[in-house]
Amino acid sequence: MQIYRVGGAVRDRLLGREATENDWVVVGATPEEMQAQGFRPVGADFPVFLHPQSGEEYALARTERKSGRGYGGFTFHASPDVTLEQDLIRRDLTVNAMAEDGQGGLIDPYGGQRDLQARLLRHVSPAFAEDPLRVLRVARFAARYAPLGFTVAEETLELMRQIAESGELDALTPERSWKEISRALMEPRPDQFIQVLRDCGALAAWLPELDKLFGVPQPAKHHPEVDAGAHVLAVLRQCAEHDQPLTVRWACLLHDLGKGLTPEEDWPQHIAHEKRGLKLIKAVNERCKAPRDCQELALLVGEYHTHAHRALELRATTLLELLQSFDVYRRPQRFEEFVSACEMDARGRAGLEQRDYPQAAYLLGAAAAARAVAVQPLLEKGFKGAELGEALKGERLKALKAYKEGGGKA
Ligand SMILES: Nc1ccn([C@@H]2O[C@H](COP(=O)(O)OP(=O)(O)OP(=O)(O)O)[C@@H](O)[C@H]2O)c(=O)n1
Ligand SMILES: [Mg+2]
Repeated sequence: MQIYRVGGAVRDRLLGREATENDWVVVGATPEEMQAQGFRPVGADFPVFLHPQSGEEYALARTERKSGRGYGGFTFHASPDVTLEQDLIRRDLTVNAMAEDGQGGLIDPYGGQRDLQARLLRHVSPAFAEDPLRVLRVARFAARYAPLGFTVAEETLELMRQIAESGELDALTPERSWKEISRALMEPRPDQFIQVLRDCGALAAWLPELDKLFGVPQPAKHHPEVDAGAHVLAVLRQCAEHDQPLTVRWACLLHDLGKGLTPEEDWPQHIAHEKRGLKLIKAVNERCKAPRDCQELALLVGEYHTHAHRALELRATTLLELLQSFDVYRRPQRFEEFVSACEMDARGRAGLEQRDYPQAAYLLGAAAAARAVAVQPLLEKGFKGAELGEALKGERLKALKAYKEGGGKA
Protein backbone atom coordinates (compact mmCIF):
# COMPACT_ATOMS: atom_id res chain seq x y z
CA MET A 1 0.00 0.00 0.00
CA GLN A 2 1.03 3.62 -0.57
CA ILE A 3 0.10 6.40 1.82
CA TYR A 4 -0.23 10.06 0.80
CA ARG A 5 -0.94 13.21 2.73
CA VAL A 6 -3.90 14.99 1.07
CA GLY A 7 -6.32 17.87 1.41
CA GLY A 8 -5.99 20.88 3.66
CA ALA A 9 -2.57 20.08 5.10
CA VAL A 10 -0.97 20.04 1.63
CA ARG A 11 -2.80 23.22 0.61
CA ASP A 12 -1.89 25.09 3.78
CA ARG A 13 1.75 24.06 3.66
CA LEU A 14 2.03 25.45 0.12
CA LEU A 15 0.39 28.66 1.34
CA GLY A 16 2.94 28.84 4.12
CA ARG A 17 0.22 28.41 6.75
CA GLU A 18 0.24 26.11 9.70
CA ALA A 19 -1.96 23.08 9.04
CA THR A 20 -4.15 21.99 11.94
CA GLU A 21 -4.71 18.35 11.04
CA ASN A 22 -3.60 15.83 8.46
CA ASP A 23 -5.80 13.84 6.13
CA TRP A 24 -4.33 10.75 4.50
CA VAL A 25 -5.31 8.59 1.55
CA VAL A 26 -4.27 4.97 1.18
CA VAL A 27 -3.89 3.41 -2.27
CA GLY A 28 -3.70 -0.33 -2.93
CA ALA A 29 -5.08 -1.62 0.37
CA THR A 30 -8.17 -3.51 1.50
CA PRO A 31 -10.12 -2.84 4.72
CA GLU A 32 -8.84 -6.16 6.06
CA GLU A 33 -5.23 -5.11 5.52
CA MET A 34 -5.90 -1.82 7.29
CA GLN A 35 -7.38 -3.54 10.32
CA ALA A 36 -4.56 -6.08 10.38
CA GLN A 37 -2.19 -3.08 10.80
CA GLY A 38 -4.16 -1.79 13.76
CA PHE A 39 -6.25 0.92 12.03
CA ARG A 40 -9.76 1.28 13.45
CA PRO A 41 -12.70 1.63 11.03
CA VAL A 42 -14.88 4.74 11.70
CA GLY A 43 -18.03 2.97 10.53
CA ALA A 44 -19.10 -0.22 8.85
CA ASP A 45 -19.96 1.29 5.44
CA PHE A 46 -17.33 3.99 5.37
CA PRO A 47 -13.86 3.25 3.98
CA VAL A 48 -12.16 5.51 6.51
CA PHE A 49 -9.87 4.39 9.33
CA LEU A 50 -8.24 6.02 12.34
CA HIS A 51 -4.54 5.64 12.97
CA PRO A 52 -3.95 3.60 16.14
CA GLN A 53 -1.61 6.25 17.63
CA SER A 54 -2.24 9.66 16.03
CA GLY A 55 -6.01 9.19 15.58
CA GLU A 56 -5.72 10.90 12.16
CA GLU A 57 -8.01 9.87 9.31
CA TYR A 58 -6.78 7.44 6.70
CA ALA A 59 -9.24 6.98 3.84
CA LEU A 60 -8.99 4.23 1.26
CA ALA A 61 -8.75 5.71 -2.23
CA ARG A 62 -12.28 5.71 -3.50
CA THR A 63 -14.66 6.84 -6.16
CA GLU A 64 -18.16 7.83 -5.24
CA ARG A 65 -21.30 7.44 -7.17
CA LYS A 66 -24.39 9.24 -6.19
CA SER A 67 -27.31 6.95 -5.59
CA GLY A 68 -29.92 9.29 -4.21
CA ARG A 69 -30.71 12.66 -2.76
CA GLY A 70 -28.89 14.09 0.21
CA TYR A 71 -26.00 12.95 2.29
CA GLY A 72 -27.31 9.45 2.90
CA GLY A 73 -27.35 8.88 -0.82
CA PHE A 74 -23.76 7.81 -1.32
CA THR A 75 -22.34 4.51 -2.32
CA PHE A 76 -18.59 4.16 -2.08
CA HIS A 77 -16.45 2.24 -4.40
CA ALA A 78 -13.20 1.64 -2.59
CA SER A 79 -10.90 -1.07 -3.84
CA PRO A 80 -7.15 -1.58 -4.15
CA ASP A 81 -7.29 -0.76 -7.88
CA VAL A 82 -8.60 2.81 -7.39
CA THR A 83 -5.72 5.14 -8.25
CA LEU A 84 -4.66 8.32 -6.48
CA GLU A 85 -5.72 10.37 -9.52
CA GLN A 86 -9.19 8.78 -9.49
CA ASP A 87 -9.52 9.65 -5.83
CA LEU A 88 -8.34 13.23 -6.25
CA ILE A 89 -10.63 14.02 -9.18
CA ARG A 90 -13.77 13.56 -7.07
CA ARG A 91 -12.65 16.09 -4.46
CA ASP A 92 -14.12 19.56 -4.12
CA LEU A 93 -11.48 22.13 -5.13
CA THR A 94 -8.26 21.93 -7.15
CA VAL A 95 -6.37 23.45 -4.20
CA ASN A 96 -7.69 20.59 -2.05
CA ALA A 97 -6.91 17.90 -4.63
CA MET A 98 -3.16 17.69 -4.25
CA ALA A 99 -1.23 14.92 -2.53
CA GLU A 100 2.23 14.54 -1.01
CA ASP A 101 4.15 11.27 -0.97
CA GLY A 102 6.44 10.01 1.79
CA GLN A 103 9.45 11.86 0.30
CA GLY A 104 7.65 15.19 0.21
CA GLY A 105 7.01 14.98 -3.57
CA LEU A 106 3.90 16.81 -4.77
CA ILE A 107 1.26 15.07 -6.91
CA ASP A 108 -0.90 17.70 -8.53
CA PRO A 109 -2.80 16.34 -11.54
CA TYR A 110 -5.56 18.99 -11.59
CA GLY A 111 -3.75 22.32 -11.38
CA GLY A 112 -3.94 22.94 -7.64
CA GLN A 113 -0.68 24.86 -7.53
CA ARG A 114 -1.63 26.94 -10.54
CA ASP A 115 -4.89 27.91 -8.80
CA LEU A 116 -3.12 28.62 -5.52
CA GLN A 117 -0.92 31.08 -7.38
CA ALA A 118 -3.92 32.55 -9.20
CA ARG A 119 -5.75 32.76 -5.84
CA LEU A 120 -8.72 30.85 -7.28
CA LEU A 121 -11.14 28.48 -5.60
CA ARG A 122 -12.05 26.26 -8.53
CA HIS A 123 -13.85 22.91 -8.58
CA VAL A 124 -11.96 19.89 -9.87
CA SER A 125 -14.65 18.21 -11.96
CA PRO A 126 -18.42 17.81 -12.28
CA ALA A 127 -18.17 15.35 -9.35
CA PHE A 128 -18.25 18.51 -7.21
CA ALA A 129 -22.05 18.34 -7.39
CA GLU A 130 -22.11 14.97 -5.60
CA ASP A 131 -22.12 16.73 -2.25
CA PRO A 132 -24.20 19.93 -1.92
CA LEU A 133 -22.41 20.74 1.34
CA ARG A 134 -19.56 21.86 -0.87
CA VAL A 135 -21.51 25.02 -1.71
CA LEU A 136 -21.15 26.03 1.96
CA ARG A 137 -17.57 24.79 2.07
CA VAL A 138 -16.47 26.94 -0.85
CA ALA A 139 -18.10 29.99 0.74
CA ARG A 140 -16.30 29.12 3.98
CA PHE A 141 -12.93 28.86 2.22
CA ALA A 142 -13.65 32.24 0.61
CA ALA A 143 -14.20 33.67 4.11
CA ARG A 144 -10.92 32.19 5.28
CA TYR A 145 -8.68 33.03 2.34
CA ALA A 146 -10.13 36.37 1.20
CA PRO A 147 -7.34 38.24 3.04
CA LEU A 148 -4.86 36.38 0.77
CA GLY A 149 -6.80 37.55 -2.28
CA PHE A 150 -8.73 34.36 -3.08
CA THR A 151 -11.98 34.49 -5.02
CA VAL A 152 -14.33 31.82 -6.37
CA ALA A 153 -13.84 30.92 -10.05
CA GLU A 154 -16.72 32.02 -12.27
CA GLU A 155 -17.39 28.47 -13.51
CA THR A 156 -17.49 27.18 -9.94
CA LEU A 157 -19.94 29.88 -8.94
CA GLU A 158 -22.08 28.80 -11.90
CA LEU A 159 -22.04 25.17 -10.75
CA MET A 160 -22.91 26.29 -7.21
CA ARG A 161 -25.81 28.27 -8.69
CA GLN A 162 -27.12 25.13 -10.40
CA ILE A 163 -26.89 23.16 -7.15
CA ALA A 164 -28.74 25.92 -5.28
CA GLU A 165 -31.45 26.02 -7.95
CA SER A 166 -31.87 22.25 -7.93
CA GLY A 167 -33.13 22.39 -4.32
CA GLU A 168 -30.38 20.00 -3.19
CA LEU A 169 -29.36 22.30 -0.32
CA ASP A 170 -32.63 21.40 1.41
CA ALA A 171 -31.37 17.85 1.77
CA LEU A 172 -28.42 18.86 3.98
CA THR A 173 -28.83 17.94 7.62
CA PRO A 174 -28.79 20.91 10.03
CA GLU A 175 -25.86 19.31 11.86
CA ARG A 176 -23.62 19.23 8.80
CA SER A 177 -24.63 22.74 7.76
CA TRP A 178 -24.12 24.19 11.23
CA LYS A 179 -20.54 22.93 11.29
CA GLU A 180 -19.83 24.90 8.14
CA ILE A 181 -21.77 28.00 9.20
CA SER A 182 -20.18 28.18 12.64
CA ARG A 183 -16.69 27.71 11.25
CA ALA A 184 -17.32 30.22 8.46
CA LEU A 185 -18.54 32.87 10.90
CA MET A 186 -15.29 32.51 12.85
CA GLU A 187 -13.10 33.09 9.78
CA PRO A 188 -11.39 36.46 9.13
CA ARG A 189 -14.00 37.53 6.54
CA PRO A 190 -17.39 36.10 7.61
CA ASP A 191 -19.04 38.69 5.37
CA GLN A 192 -17.48 36.92 2.38
CA PHE A 193 -19.19 33.69 3.39
CA ILE A 194 -22.58 35.41 3.08
CA GLN A 195 -21.53 37.34 -0.03
CA VAL A 196 -20.49 34.19 -1.92
CA LEU A 197 -23.68 32.38 -0.92
CA ARG A 198 -25.63 35.35 -2.17
CA ASP A 199 -23.67 35.51 -5.43
CA CYS A 200 -24.62 31.92 -6.27
CA GLY A 201 -28.24 32.13 -5.13
CA ALA A 202 -27.69 29.81 -2.18
CA LEU A 203 -28.54 32.50 0.38
CA ALA A 204 -32.05 32.77 -1.03
CA ALA A 205 -32.44 29.01 -0.67
CA TRP A 206 -30.78 28.58 2.69
CA LEU A 207 -31.45 31.84 4.57
CA PRO A 208 -34.19 33.69 2.65
CA GLU A 209 -34.87 35.89 5.70
CA LEU A 210 -31.39 37.39 5.36
CA ASP A 211 -31.39 37.44 1.55
CA LYS A 212 -34.47 39.66 1.71
CA LEU A 213 -32.54 42.46 3.44
CA PHE A 214 -30.54 43.19 0.31
CA GLY A 215 -32.26 46.00 -1.54
CA VAL A 216 -34.08 47.25 1.57
CA PRO A 217 -33.14 50.90 2.33
CA GLN A 218 -32.49 52.42 5.76
CA PRO A 219 -32.22 56.12 6.69
CA ALA A 220 -28.89 57.48 5.40
CA LYS A 221 -28.50 59.61 8.53
CA HIS A 222 -27.82 56.55 10.72
CA HIS A 223 -26.84 54.20 7.92
CA PRO A 224 -24.62 55.87 5.30
CA GLU A 225 -24.44 52.48 3.51
CA VAL A 226 -28.27 52.65 3.19
CA ASP A 227 -28.78 48.98 2.18
CA ALA A 228 -29.85 46.76 5.08
CA GLY A 229 -28.02 43.72 3.67
CA ALA A 230 -24.79 45.70 3.19
CA HIS A 231 -25.13 46.79 6.84
CA VAL A 232 -25.27 43.17 8.09
CA LEU A 233 -22.13 42.36 6.06
CA ALA A 234 -20.35 45.37 7.57
CA VAL A 235 -21.38 44.30 11.08
CA LEU A 236 -19.96 40.81 10.46
CA ARG A 237 -16.72 42.40 9.34
CA GLN A 238 -16.53 44.40 12.54
CA CYS A 239 -17.10 41.17 14.49
CA ALA A 240 -14.02 39.66 12.88
CA GLU A 241 -11.96 42.85 13.33
CA HIS A 242 -12.82 42.80 17.03
CA ASP A 243 -12.35 39.03 17.54
CA GLN A 244 -15.90 38.46 18.72
CA PRO A 245 -17.01 34.95 19.76
CA LEU A 246 -19.46 32.83 17.76
CA THR A 247 -22.47 33.81 19.89
CA VAL A 248 -21.95 37.50 19.06
CA ARG A 249 -21.38 36.81 15.36
CA TRP A 250 -24.52 34.67 15.12
CA ALA A 251 -26.58 37.32 16.91
CA CYS A 252 -25.21 40.02 14.59
CA LEU A 253 -26.07 37.95 11.53
CA LEU A 254 -29.72 37.82 12.56
CA HIS A 255 -30.19 41.09 14.47
CA ASP A 256 -32.01 43.02 11.73
CA LEU A 257 -34.11 40.29 10.07
CA GLY A 258 -37.23 42.25 11.01
CA LYS A 259 -36.28 44.93 8.47
CA GLY A 260 -37.24 42.46 5.77
CA LEU A 261 -40.84 42.59 7.00
CA THR A 262 -41.26 46.39 6.96
CA PRO A 263 -44.05 47.39 4.53
CA GLU A 264 -42.47 49.15 1.56
CA GLU A 265 -44.51 52.31 2.08
CA ASP A 266 -42.75 52.79 5.45
CA TRP A 267 -39.21 52.62 3.98
CA PRO A 268 -36.60 53.79 4.86
CA GLN A 269 -37.94 53.78 8.44
CA HIS A 270 -38.19 50.46 10.26
CA ILE A 271 -40.38 51.19 13.23
CA ALA A 272 -40.68 48.15 15.52
CA HIS A 273 -38.40 45.96 13.39
CA GLU A 274 -36.89 44.61 16.62
CA LYS A 275 -40.09 42.93 17.81
CA ARG A 276 -41.22 42.07 14.29
CA GLY A 277 -38.02 40.18 13.63
CA LEU A 278 -38.28 37.88 16.63
CA LYS A 279 -40.35 35.22 14.94
CA LEU A 280 -37.90 35.14 12.03
CA ILE A 281 -34.90 34.85 14.36
CA LYS A 282 -36.64 32.05 16.20
CA ALA A 283 -37.40 30.22 12.96
CA VAL A 284 -33.79 30.50 11.72
CA ASN A 285 -32.42 29.46 15.12
CA GLU A 286 -34.54 26.33 15.08
CA ARG A 287 -34.05 25.47 11.44
CA CYS A 288 -30.27 25.68 11.83
CA LYS A 289 -30.32 23.94 15.21
CA ALA A 290 -27.99 26.61 16.55
CA PRO A 291 -26.62 25.89 20.03
CA ARG A 292 -28.62 27.28 22.89
CA ASP A 293 -26.28 30.17 23.79
CA CYS A 294 -26.30 31.35 20.17
CA GLN A 295 -30.10 31.11 19.98
CA GLU A 296 -30.62 33.04 23.22
CA LEU A 297 -28.23 35.84 22.38
CA ALA A 298 -29.68 36.25 18.87
CA LEU A 299 -33.18 36.72 20.28
CA LEU A 300 -32.03 39.17 22.95
CA VAL A 301 -29.91 41.23 20.55
CA GLY A 302 -32.78 41.21 18.05
CA GLU A 303 -35.21 42.54 20.64
CA TYR A 304 -33.03 45.03 22.50
CA HIS A 305 -30.29 46.39 20.22
CA THR A 306 -32.02 49.75 19.82
CA HIS A 307 -32.28 50.00 23.61
CA ALA A 308 -28.50 49.74 23.79
CA HIS A 309 -27.97 52.48 21.21
CA ARG A 310 -30.23 54.76 23.28
CA ALA A 311 -28.77 53.62 26.60
CA LEU A 312 -27.76 57.10 27.78
CA GLU A 313 -31.32 58.36 27.35
CA LEU A 314 -33.08 55.44 29.02
CA ARG A 315 -34.91 56.12 32.26
CA ALA A 316 -33.73 54.18 35.30
CA THR A 317 -36.87 51.99 35.23
CA THR A 318 -36.25 51.04 31.60
CA LEU A 319 -32.60 50.31 32.32
CA LEU A 320 -33.68 48.06 35.16
CA GLU A 321 -36.16 46.21 32.93
CA LEU A 322 -33.41 45.69 30.38
CA LEU A 323 -31.07 44.24 33.00
CA GLN A 324 -33.85 42.03 34.36
CA SER A 325 -34.62 40.71 30.85
CA PHE A 326 -31.02 39.56 30.64
CA ASP A 327 -30.98 38.08 34.12
CA VAL A 328 -27.75 39.99 34.41
CA TYR A 329 -27.30 38.91 38.03
CA ARG A 330 -26.86 35.27 37.14
CA ARG A 331 -25.74 35.65 33.51
CA PRO A 332 -23.24 38.55 33.42
CA GLN A 333 -21.36 37.18 30.43
CA ARG A 334 -24.46 37.06 28.26
CA PHE A 335 -25.05 40.76 28.91
CA GLU A 336 -21.44 41.56 28.01
CA GLU A 337 -21.90 39.69 24.73
CA PHE A 338 -25.09 41.65 24.10
CA VAL A 339 -23.23 44.93 24.60
CA SER A 340 -20.47 43.76 22.23
CA ALA A 341 -23.00 42.79 19.56
CA CYS A 342 -24.64 46.22 19.82
CA GLU A 343 -21.28 47.91 19.51
CA MET A 344 -20.55 45.89 16.36
CA ASP A 345 -23.97 46.94 15.04
CA ALA A 346 -23.09 50.60 15.69
CA ARG A 347 -19.69 50.32 13.99
CA GLY A 348 -20.88 48.27 11.02
CA ARG A 349 -21.88 51.39 9.11
CA ALA A 350 -20.03 53.00 6.23
CA GLY A 351 -17.56 55.55 7.56
CA LEU A 352 -18.55 55.05 11.21
CA GLU A 353 -16.28 52.09 11.99
CA GLN A 354 -14.05 54.16 14.30
CA ARG A 355 -16.84 55.98 16.14
CA ASP A 356 -17.03 56.05 19.91
CA TYR A 357 -19.64 53.86 21.52
CA PRO A 358 -19.91 55.23 25.07
CA GLN A 359 -23.10 53.17 25.46
CA ALA A 360 -20.95 50.07 26.04
CA ALA A 361 -19.18 51.32 29.16
CA TYR A 362 -22.38 52.96 30.35
CA LEU A 363 -24.39 49.72 30.12
CA LEU A 364 -21.69 47.63 31.74
CA GLY A 365 -21.46 50.21 34.53
CA ALA A 366 -25.22 50.07 35.03
CA ALA A 367 -25.10 46.29 35.24
CA ALA A 368 -22.32 46.51 37.82
CA ALA A 369 -24.30 49.05 39.85
CA ALA A 370 -27.41 46.84 39.88
CA ARG A 371 -25.40 43.74 40.71
CA ALA A 372 -23.68 45.48 43.59
CA VAL A 373 -26.97 45.62 45.51
CA ALA A 374 -26.62 43.14 48.34
CA VAL A 375 -29.40 40.71 49.30
CA GLN A 376 -28.21 40.11 52.86
CA PRO A 377 -29.50 43.34 54.45
CA LEU A 378 -32.95 42.65 52.96
CA LEU A 379 -32.96 39.10 54.31
CA GLU A 380 -32.02 40.50 57.70
CA LYS A 381 -34.99 42.84 57.51
CA GLY A 382 -37.16 39.71 57.12
CA PHE A 383 -38.09 39.93 53.42
CA LYS A 384 -39.03 36.58 51.84
CA GLY A 385 -40.27 35.20 48.50
CA ALA A 386 -42.08 37.65 46.19
CA GLU A 387 -41.64 40.51 48.64
CA LEU A 388 -37.92 39.96 48.70
CA GLY A 389 -37.92 40.12 44.92
CA GLU A 390 -39.80 43.43 44.97
CA ALA A 391 -37.54 44.90 47.66
CA LEU A 392 -34.47 43.87 45.69
CA LYS A 393 -35.88 45.51 42.58
CA GLY A 394 -36.51 48.68 44.54
CA GLU A 395 -32.93 48.79 45.77
CA ARG A 396 -31.59 48.16 42.31
CA LEU A 397 -33.72 50.96 40.92
CA LYS A 398 -32.29 53.31 43.55
CA ALA A 399 -28.81 52.20 42.60
CA LEU A 400 -29.50 52.87 38.91
CA LYS A 401 -30.95 56.31 39.67
CA ALA A 402 -27.81 57.16 41.62
CA TYR A 403 -25.70 55.81 38.77
CA LYS A 404 -27.52 58.03 36.27
CA GLU A 405 -27.31 61.09 38.53
CA GLY A 406 -23.61 60.46 38.94
CA GLY A 407 -23.31 60.78 35.15
CA GLY A 408 -22.86 57.07 34.56
CA LYS A 409 -20.13 56.58 37.13
CA ALA A 410 -20.64 53.91 39.75
N1 LIG B 1 -17.36 17.66 1.21
C1 LIG B 1 -16.05 17.42 1.08
C2 LIG B 1 -15.22 17.32 2.21
C3 LIG B 1 -13.87 17.05 2.02
N2 LIG B 1 -13.35 16.91 0.77
C4 LIG B 1 -11.93 16.58 0.57
O1 LIG B 1 -11.37 16.08 1.78
C5 LIG B 1 -10.27 16.89 2.20
C6 LIG B 1 -10.24 16.99 3.72
O2 LIG B 1 -11.47 17.52 4.21
P1 LIG B 1 -11.54 18.53 5.44
O3 LIG B 1 -10.57 18.14 6.48
O4 LIG B 1 -12.97 18.66 5.78
O5 LIG B 1 -11.13 19.94 4.78
P2 LIG B 1 -9.70 20.58 4.56
O6 LIG B 1 -9.58 20.88 3.09
O7 LIG B 1 -8.64 19.74 5.16
O8 LIG B 1 -9.83 21.99 5.24
P3 LIG B 1 -9.74 22.37 6.78
O9 LIG B 1 -8.53 23.24 6.85
O10 LIG B 1 -11.01 23.12 7.00
O11 LIG B 1 -9.62 21.09 7.57
C7 LIG B 1 -10.49 18.21 1.48
O12 LIG B 1 -9.29 18.92 1.32
C8 LIG B 1 -11.06 17.75 0.16
O13 LIG B 1 -10.04 17.23 -0.66
C9 LIG B 1 -14.19 17.03 -0.32
O14 LIG B 1 -13.71 16.90 -1.45
N3 LIG B 1 -15.52 17.27 -0.17
MG1 LIG C 1 -8.58 18.78 6.96
